[in-house]
Amino acid sequence: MEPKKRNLILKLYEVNAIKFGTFILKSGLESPVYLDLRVIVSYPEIMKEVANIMWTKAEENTLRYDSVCGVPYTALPIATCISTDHNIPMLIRRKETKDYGTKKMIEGSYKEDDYCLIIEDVVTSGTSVYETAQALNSVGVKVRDAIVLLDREQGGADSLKTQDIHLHSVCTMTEVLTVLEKHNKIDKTMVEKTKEFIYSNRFDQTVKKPTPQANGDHTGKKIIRPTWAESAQKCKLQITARLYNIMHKKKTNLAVSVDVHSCREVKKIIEAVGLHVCIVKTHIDIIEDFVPEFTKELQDLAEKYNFLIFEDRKFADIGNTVQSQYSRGIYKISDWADIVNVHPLPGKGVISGLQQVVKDKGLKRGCLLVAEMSSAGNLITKDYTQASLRLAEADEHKDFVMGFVCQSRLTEDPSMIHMVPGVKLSSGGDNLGQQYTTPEEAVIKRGADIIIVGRGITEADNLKEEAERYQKAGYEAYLKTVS
Ligand SMILES: O=c1ccn([C@@H]2O[C@H](COP(=O)(O)O)[C@@H](O)[C@H]2O)c(=O)[nH]1
Repeated sequence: MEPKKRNLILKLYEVNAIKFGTFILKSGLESPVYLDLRVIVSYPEIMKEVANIMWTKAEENTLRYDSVCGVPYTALPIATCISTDHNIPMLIRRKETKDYGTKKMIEGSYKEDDYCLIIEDVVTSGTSVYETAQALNSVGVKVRDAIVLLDREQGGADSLKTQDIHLHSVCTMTEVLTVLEKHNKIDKTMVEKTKEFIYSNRFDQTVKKPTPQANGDHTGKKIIRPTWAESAQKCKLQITARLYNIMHKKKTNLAVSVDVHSCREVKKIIEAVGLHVCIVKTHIDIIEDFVPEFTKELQDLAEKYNFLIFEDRKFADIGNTVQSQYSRGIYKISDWADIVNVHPLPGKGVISGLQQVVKDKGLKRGCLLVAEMSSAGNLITKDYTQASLRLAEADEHKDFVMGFVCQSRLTEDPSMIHMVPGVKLSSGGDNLGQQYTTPEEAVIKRGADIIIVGRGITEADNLKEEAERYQKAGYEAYLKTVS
């Protein structure tokens, strides 16, 4: 190994940018290694060396680009050094759009079809690099290459390759371990433990692609999904197959959210939109004149119009408590709701608790995990979303978990339905942080199987006509994803 690289690894270790021990990652996983390249801002000499070695990597590979862009935030100063040292224009990606002024995702000057080189400090799954590439692509700037200081070898490079982004890494985790062991900074046991952790926590293909797009990714490559009829055959859960069959039969991927406050209003909406939806989503606890008999009326309407009932209860407590919340009290949700959802925050107990109720009562029910939210400033991180995906895919939950409430596609497994809320024909938001996307964008860009529409329909003058408009928009978008 080149002395420059070896010395840099040792220096990063000395300043605690690479640490060994027991660390709880954001995802909840316990890791023997922790990389925190943020500290290098306090060591200008190391910062310079990092920028230089990354720049050399780009030179060696004769990469061609018009600008550089650091993945926010740790790689921003590295990109700045490269930009000023070598006189290369820089672009900045905003992680959150401003709600005033120009609302630009990318700051700086660029021309359509410019090429930008992405600079990143550490790559794990490749998600951050990909998201930066997407933001650049959205303003017409192309991305072919990314330079990373340290590849954790957990699948990021392969994942990015599937998106036609070539990852050039200065060093790998294996090289880091070799150097540190050779210089007696860590012992063989730690090397083995770290390798084992890295190996057993590789992101598979589905996790690696953070937001594959339904009918075309950022390179224009088309992803074709199975039709609803095909998915009904392929999926594992009976409730999921039932849903796909309803969607296929009624030609709709529309779920209506009946967020109104009286039984009469709920029924009025359902009578108007029932033919056009595959799901009616309730918040049963906001109905002021609720009586237990109302749930029977809901079920009768579900049968009359052939839709499933989704109670958006978002259980989020320990297993023992959610069992009671699901099956007891005045609502007795398990008796009438085909689908419920949970915040996976408490861990697998929240799912197992509900699943136990379903098993004991011999019911055919489905559960969605809230893996992402539509509200501005929500605290869900990418790691949380990926941990939710892993929970959903766990063997022990395969008889109950049917997918996600989310904002992007998490897997191509047809057994996992993606329901996207925050959908309106005119995008924008409300004054309490709700953020809307259009049906077309939800299905095509975000990979929604189901679009969830609330006020877009319930506040319309003509409920039926509006539901028809959403049904048509959702269905036409779906057709583009299957051909
Ligand atoms: O991230 C989330 C999760 C759930 N919702 C629910 O969807 C509807 C949206 O209503 P709109 O009137 O279309 O805004 C509502 O019941 C939310 O509780 C969500 O919006 N975002």
